[in-house]
Amino acid sequence: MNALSESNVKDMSLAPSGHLKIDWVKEHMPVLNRIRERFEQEKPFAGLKVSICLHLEAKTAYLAKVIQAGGAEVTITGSNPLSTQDDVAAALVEDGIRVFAKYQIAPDEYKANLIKTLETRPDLIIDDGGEMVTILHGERPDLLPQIRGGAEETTTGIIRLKALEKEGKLQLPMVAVNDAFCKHLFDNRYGTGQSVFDGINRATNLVVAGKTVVVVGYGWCGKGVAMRAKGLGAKVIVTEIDAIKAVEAHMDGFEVMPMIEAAKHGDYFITVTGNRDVIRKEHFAVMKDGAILSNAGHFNVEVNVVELAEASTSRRVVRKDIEEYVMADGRKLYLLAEGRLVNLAAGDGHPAEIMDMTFALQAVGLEYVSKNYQNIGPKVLNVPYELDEMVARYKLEALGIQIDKLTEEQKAYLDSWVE
Ligand SMILES: NC(=O)c1ccc[n+]([C@@H]2O[C@H](COP(=O)([O-])OP(=O)(O)OC[C@H]3O[C@@H](n4cnc5c(N)ncnc54)[C@H](O)[C@@H]3O)[C@@H](O)[C@H]2O)c1
Ligand SMILES: N[C@@H](CCSC[C@H]1O[C@@H](n2cnc3c(=O)[nH]cnc32)[C@H](O)[C@@H]1O)C(=O)O
Repeated sequence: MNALSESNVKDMSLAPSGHLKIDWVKEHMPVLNRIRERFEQEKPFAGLKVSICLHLEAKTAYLAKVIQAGGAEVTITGSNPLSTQDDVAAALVEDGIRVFAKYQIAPDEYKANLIKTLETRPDLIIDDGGEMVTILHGERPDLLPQIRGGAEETTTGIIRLKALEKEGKLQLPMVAVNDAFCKHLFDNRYGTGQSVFDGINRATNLVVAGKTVVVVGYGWCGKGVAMRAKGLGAKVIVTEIDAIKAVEAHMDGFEVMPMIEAAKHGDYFITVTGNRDVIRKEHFAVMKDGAILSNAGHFNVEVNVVELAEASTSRRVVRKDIEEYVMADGRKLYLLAEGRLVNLAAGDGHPAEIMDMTFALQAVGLEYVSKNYQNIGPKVLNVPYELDEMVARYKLEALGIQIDKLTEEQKAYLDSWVE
């Protein structure tokens, strides 16, 4: 493979800055480093091709290099048109990885890149949000047969895989990385909690303390975002459609109300539902002048951007990643990063120490599917608990934290129904 002639990136002269970014995150990903060392010895992916669709930034680039160190020929594309970092993409090409990704590309080119990544005829895939799986099970089933299986990164992707499985149409074993404890407990909660404010604060350069933040959806991501909003000094309102999650938000100390009420109070809105139209025209109609709208859930459909445009009389970009929409009554509403994932489009995504665990799970999950695909068959499977626990153990070791062990008496006590 000739990565340079076969890739499609913005500008190869950006590579030095990309290498620096990758080197920085590598220093903060001890669990993945440990897996890389084993992969270098054992070469679990020798002779195999791996296609990856993930947010193409430095941590993802390092995962791609770890898979390559395991013997694979790696091809990568981005999982969002605004999250690709062109310098990182160029650095990967220099490292011998085929890359089809550019920052801020049109939807057609974005999709063409996904298809090119699959046309390399991979044996294994790493997907984010079911982007590649949708193409494979829709318009390009011809590319399916040689694929052993893969791993899926996020909540929404797993919902889609399970829908395919339920209809009896899923053709591949896919590991649900998001459902591993060491993924959603840390990545969705602490990762999203921190990186959402990284993105919002970089984009706006405005204060959060004293403002009202409306968190839409109190799942794993919503809990993290609400927690960090409170820590920054905001008054936090949560909206939900699930009664249990709503009670949880209430007990955690947040105000809970329907969106039509919350819409009147919010200075910042952050959607993290994985659903569509959770903020729409009736909500825009009652928002305060200057309200800031952002999304950190899957896809740019959580805030109904089409209805926002229809309700406005004019719009313009007022700052990088901020679009101002002027409403008919003169109020101004501000949309961050086109309603796409604000933490990745306006920030650098989750912290390296968090993606360390997520991507360690991706690496060992992919290895597991590669070795066992014939016995697994087409289905959505969990990361085996031993691998999940191993990632936690490696993380504790890297942090220098020790924990207790059960004594024999304690084991017997916990196993018994008599005592
Ligand atoms: N930005 C990131 O880096 C990042 C990280 C992880 C996950 N995600 C994405 O974020 C989304 C949420 O992930 P999660 O793990 O928190 O999922 P989750 O299922 O734990 O939580 C989603 C919550 O949204 C609620 N909800 C659904 N429709 C709603 C509505 N109309 N109004 C209010 N609440 C509603 C659900 O009841 C649920 O509690 C997914 O699309 C996921 O793929 C993004
Ligand atoms: N294609 C979708 C992707 C949703 S991504 C959500 C996933 O991004 C992942 N993520 C968050 N930060 C980073 C990062 O910095 N690098 C790579 N992936 C990240 C995170 O694990 C989460 O499950 C879209 O554009 O809307």
